Amino acid sequence: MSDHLPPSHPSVVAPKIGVVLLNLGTPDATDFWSVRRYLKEFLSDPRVIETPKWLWWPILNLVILNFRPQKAGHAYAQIWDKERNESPLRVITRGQAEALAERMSGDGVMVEYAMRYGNPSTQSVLEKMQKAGCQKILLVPLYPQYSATTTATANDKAFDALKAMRWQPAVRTTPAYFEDAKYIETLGNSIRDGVAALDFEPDLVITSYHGMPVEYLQKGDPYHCQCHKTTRLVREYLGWPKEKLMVTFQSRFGPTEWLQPYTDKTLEELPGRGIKKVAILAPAFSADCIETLEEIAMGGKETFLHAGGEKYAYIPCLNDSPAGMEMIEDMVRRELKGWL
Ligand SMILES: C=CC1=C(C)c2cc3[nH]c(cc4nc(cc5[nH]c(cc1n2)c(C)c5CCC(=O)O)C(CCC(=O)O)=C4C)c(C)c3C=C
Ligand SMILES: [Fe+2]
Ligand SMILES: [Fe+2]
Repeated sequence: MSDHLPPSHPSVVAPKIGVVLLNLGTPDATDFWSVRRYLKEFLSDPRVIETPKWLWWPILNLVILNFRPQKAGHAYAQIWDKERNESPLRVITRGQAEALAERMSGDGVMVEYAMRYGNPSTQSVLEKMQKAGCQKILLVPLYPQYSATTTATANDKAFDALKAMRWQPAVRTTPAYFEDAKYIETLGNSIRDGVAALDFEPDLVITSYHGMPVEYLQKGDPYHCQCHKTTRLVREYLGWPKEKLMVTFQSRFGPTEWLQPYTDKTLEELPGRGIKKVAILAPAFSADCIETLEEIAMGGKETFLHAGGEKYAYIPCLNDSPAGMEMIEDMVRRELKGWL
């Protein structure tokens, strides 16, 4: 330390640039209390549930949190990564952060991942980065299509953490990448290669997006339009006819109307319309998770075959595949321009 500094002066760290991959979050274990803790944090977020607090509090605490953790815990147990004893969402998101760190190792950038709900918490990760000397931080919500229920709340959580910092880093957020040429190309290639690897020719390929209440669309959330645009651009990239690639919405929650057509109802109806062979993928998810592995790959297959379907295949998310990581690296480098 130089001689003009008082003895009590805090240590000075060399300035760095940080990149944080933000994802939704997942329980730490599949038992009732671990799943309950996660669901309580998730479903108490007013960006996700817009029902007034006085009405929602008793529904959540007296009904949902008494029953849903057991059902969801059972579903998580079916897809759990037993080798690492972790949820696939966390294993894959960490894999993405490690792969990006490796790709950017020559640039002196610190790469971490954080969750909106659960661990590692956004606050703990931002504090760690600030202490490590990150004076400039890029937040990367890993949601291709923007929604207040995902992108906005991930950023909110980060800004909440920054609020408490005396020495606050400069911060940028990456925009949604639903129409980014590299994303469309990467998604299109994964569909083309996924279909080519099947032992059947699908009559239809379904792009199944996570749903949301219709009311959120009516209030101005652009998610619905961005999902449709992603599918249209991918179809154009592949040069496929309109009938070959369909949009549906999955993971309905609660009694209100959600975006339609619903994935499960569609899978029930298709065989009756002569569509007996389908491939399905979930482009709103950057990493496979309970909603893709348990609901779509497993549950969707059961629904479709039970309704008279003959062949069903799930095409995985881009995850930490080399092509998926190249796309994320491209986006991060573009958004770091002027800093790197
Ligand atoms: C209650 C409303 C919900 C809205 C709106 C919503 C939007 C939304 N979610 C994702 C991505 C993910 N959701 C995941 C799980 C999950 N989602 C909800 C509810 C809403 N999501 C619940 C209750 C759950 C928990 C599981 C369950 O009990 O069914 C996950 C996976 C987490 C994991 O641990 O694997 C992701 C990812 C998007 C993109 C989205 C956008 C509209
Ligand atoms: Fe969700
Ligand atoms: Fe729309």
